[in-house]
Amino acid sequence: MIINKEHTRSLLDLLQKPLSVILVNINTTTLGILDIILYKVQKALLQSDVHSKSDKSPVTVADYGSQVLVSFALEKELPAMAFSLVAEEDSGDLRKEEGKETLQRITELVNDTLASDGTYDVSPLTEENVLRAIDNGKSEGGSHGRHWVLDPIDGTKGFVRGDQYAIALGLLDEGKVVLGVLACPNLPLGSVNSKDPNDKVGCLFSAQIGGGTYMQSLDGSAPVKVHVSATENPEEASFFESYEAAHSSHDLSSSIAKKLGVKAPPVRIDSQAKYGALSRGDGAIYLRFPHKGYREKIWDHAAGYSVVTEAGGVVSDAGGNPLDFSKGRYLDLDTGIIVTNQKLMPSLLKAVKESLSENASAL
Ligand SMILES: Nc1ncnc2c1ncn2[C@@H]1O[C@H](COP(=O)(O)OS(=O)(=O)O)[C@@H](OP(=O)(O)O)[C@H]1O
Ligand SMILES: [Mg+2]
Ligand SMILES: [Mg+2]
Ligand SMILES: [Mg+2]
Repeated sequence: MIINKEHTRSLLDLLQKPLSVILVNINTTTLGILDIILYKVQKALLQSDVHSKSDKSPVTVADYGSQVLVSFALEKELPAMAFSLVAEEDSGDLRKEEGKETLQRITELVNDTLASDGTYDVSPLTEENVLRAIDNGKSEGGSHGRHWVLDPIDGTKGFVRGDQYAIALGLLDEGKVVLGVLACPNLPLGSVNSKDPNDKVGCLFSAQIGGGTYMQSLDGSAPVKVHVSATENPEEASFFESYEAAHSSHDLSSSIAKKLGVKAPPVRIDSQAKYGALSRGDGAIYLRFPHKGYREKIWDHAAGYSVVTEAGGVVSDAGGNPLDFSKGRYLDLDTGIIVTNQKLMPSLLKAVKESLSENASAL
């Protein structure tokens, strides 16, 4: 993405400024830089760039690099102001002896990206700067004040596979999501269902509370307002779910879809790109049922939640309760997350309730 210098004015007095100003700057500077680093890294990802975290999930130099750049950009854009960032990655493994090489590689990547982008005229970051930028993301969030919420790469498995992933940044204000920006570098601009390999890819979704949701191409087209599907007929409604069966029970979603009368097969894609695609009506339902014991993190949903609700969608847990982002780094949920439009939600909730009582062992 080419960064337009005119758009890079600083976010002075952020807290006094309307959210729309924050949104413009975060879109064009912060996520713009990221598009460059992630595109390059995904194309040239080495086996040695992918590591396993203590929960066995993958993390790559790009996840860390992305978190460093967003953290760095927020710090630059919010001068003289302590900002709170709740982000997925931490520096623990990079501070160990065996993390040394990875830290070097991240530092190189970040410095190359900052230099080639040119938005910030700074001397190269040291390894210590990089570790500190990652650790800025340690905030616990909560119900008071403002907290940025970042998933530097959501859908890391998709990223490594060469499929869908997203960079997801949200803003909480007094426990409510007020802003969401979702960059999906591999999502076709037309439709997720597009089979044409020549279709342009790279979508940026952005939403602010009360202001609707907009989509633009990652190379800078004018934003267009998007809406969720208005269908009232479940037979016409296709649904999204995780690509990875380990992340969401495909058996349960298939039983729910059958009960509802959904005819189309599931659309399985990684990451919050599902929320983005739903916000422009590519499908009408998103079903997510993690296996027992899994706790959802706020960075896996904050930006997507904002994008889809501002486009007219409704998000709830399986019991019909709204999501509560005010409880810290985790979401407290009654089994799973479901998303659809206002009209379909009552019948979807009914089908979910019935399927859960019939297939309790599916989770
Ligand atoms: N066991 C388990 N159950 C449920 N969810 C899990 C699980 N493990 C991981 N995750 C989280 O899923 C995030 C990826 O999003 P999706 O599940 O929507 O995508 S996909 O499974 O890759 O298709 C993924 O986000 P990233 O780690 O940012 O990629 C994880 O936070
Ligand atoms: Mg992860
Ligand atoms: Mg994630
Ligand atoms: Mg992630």
